[in-house]
Amino acid sequence: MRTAYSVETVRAAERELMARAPEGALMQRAAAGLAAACADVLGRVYGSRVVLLVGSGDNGGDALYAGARLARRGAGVRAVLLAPGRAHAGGLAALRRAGGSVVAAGGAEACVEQADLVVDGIVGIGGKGGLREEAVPLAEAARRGRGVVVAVDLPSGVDADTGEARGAAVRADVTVTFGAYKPGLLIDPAREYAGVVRFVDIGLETGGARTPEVEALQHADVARLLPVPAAESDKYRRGVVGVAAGSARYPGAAVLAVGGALRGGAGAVRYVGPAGGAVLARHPETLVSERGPARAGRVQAWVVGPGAGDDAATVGEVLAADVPVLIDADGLRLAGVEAVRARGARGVPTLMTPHAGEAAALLGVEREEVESGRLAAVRELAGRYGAAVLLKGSTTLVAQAGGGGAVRVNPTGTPWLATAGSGDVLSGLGGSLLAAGLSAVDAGSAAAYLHGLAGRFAAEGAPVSAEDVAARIPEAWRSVVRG
Ligand SMILES: NC(=O)C1=CN([C@@H]2O[C@H](COP(=O)(O)OP(=O)(O)OC[C@H]3O[C@@H](n4cnc5c(N)ncnc54)[C@H](O)[C@@H]3O)[C@@H](O)[C@H]2O)[C@@H](O)CC1
Ligand SMILES: Nc1ncnc2c1ncn2[C@@H]1O[C@H](COP(=O)(O)OP(=O)(O)O)[C@@H](O)[C@H]1O
Ligand SMILES: [K+]
Repeated sequence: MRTAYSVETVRAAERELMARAPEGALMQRAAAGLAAACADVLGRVYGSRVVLLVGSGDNGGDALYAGARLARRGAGVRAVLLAPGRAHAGGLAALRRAGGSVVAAGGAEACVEQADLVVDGIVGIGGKGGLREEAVPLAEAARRGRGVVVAVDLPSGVDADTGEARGAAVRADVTVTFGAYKPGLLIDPAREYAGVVRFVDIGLETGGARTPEVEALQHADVARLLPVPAAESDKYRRGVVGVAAGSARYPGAAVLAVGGALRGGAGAVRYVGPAGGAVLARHPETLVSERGPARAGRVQAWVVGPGAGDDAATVGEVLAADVPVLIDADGLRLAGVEAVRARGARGVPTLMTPHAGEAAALLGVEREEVESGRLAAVRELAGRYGAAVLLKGSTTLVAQAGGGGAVRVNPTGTPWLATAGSGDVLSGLGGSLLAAGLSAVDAGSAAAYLHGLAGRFAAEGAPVSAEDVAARIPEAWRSVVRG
């Protein structure tokens, strides 16, 4: 599991460590890791041109000490001080001793443009809001320039805790982060500014009683969650997933949701709705019922909503069932808050899977607000509905019912998944994992993980259809369980 901690938690861990470590040791560890990463990026340190963008805090101090290390190895290192009177004194002295210099006012932008390496030490976890005015032209010069941009701890201007990028921010090729991942390094839009993230261990202890803000499953975590049939299993013991989806207008959504469900570990898929003919033509193994969800026969979980149009009665019947339910697409609009909350109160899990537009409609805000503040949006929805929520998109997030605790962020996936119907495949897959006995958060995050991998396998740099994604789920599953 990869975990990311809030600034408050990182600060608390730092205080604890600083009380035990010798004065300045943490910054030296950070600077050593940063300098090593810069040397890797440069390939040849000797003779390279390095520019440090230095703010007024310890983030700038890290940059200065790392710059001193590079200067000792023969790099030409120059520092641009954004707040000349307040730059880290020890770091600046070290840089000067090593032969580095400060860029005179006026020449900074040209210097940044011509550098082989630009180190962004403007601001770290102490940052508030986007870049300040005086730093914006430097960030732009770094972007225009030919050099590689390495951000110290996090790209300056992004929000470490939320992944928001409300103002101007530095676009890094590499971010070297210290002690713990910060949520902003894993969640878009900030994640995009970070480039490749390298972790430097400075001895912080973030485990134990400290709850991560965000966590990302890795292959081994997903492998532990996925159901494996035992020798004694039969199709009913493996779980039956019911899919109530599709309409005369959108039969394809039913076909795709069933396609996802068939590959998700349940022993059987029961389909209810007006698209039975289309479903059977494509997936003859489906158990198709002519009756509504309440009389369709036993299932261990339901998927409701993809392509469902305005069929509120079906959604209502499914929500009344005392088995886990995954609500997607039209179902989200048709499911009342009270009906969903009542399920939580009965102790029956619900997983809602909106994309940003659907989440915005449920929250009564603009889509852009959800996309720019994904973590807050997913927590808010999970709180309002008392249900687990999986917010789809460029970084899919899964919050547990109520919205508290660690939010899961999905590390797999590809923008090629933004294709019509791929969400229907995800809902079927997630429902199947619910039927197989996973909790709502585990089912959602394992489904997103497999779906993202399947999308990557299917795409390999070319457009894909939702059916292609469904067809590659078994390969994704195998790759996860084989490690
Ligand atoms: N505390 C520790 O033990 C360690 C801290 N380290 C470094 O220290 C950093 C945190 O240092 P600080 O707490 O001094 O904070 P920062 O260096 O992140 O920033 C604080 C300074 O930046 C200014 N500032 C705030 N928002 C700004 C904005 N949007 N644009 C421009 N300037 C802005 C503030 O006025 C303040 O002077 C970490 O990110 C990390 O790089 C590392 O050296 C590892 C050890
Ligand atoms: N930019 C993106 N990067 C990665 N994945 C994306 C991106 N945009 C969408 N996706 C994924 O593609 C799928 C699309 O689902 P959805 O929006 O419900 O489409 P549909 O309703 O057409 O099936 C989701 O799994 C979502 O997470
Ligand atoms: K920075």
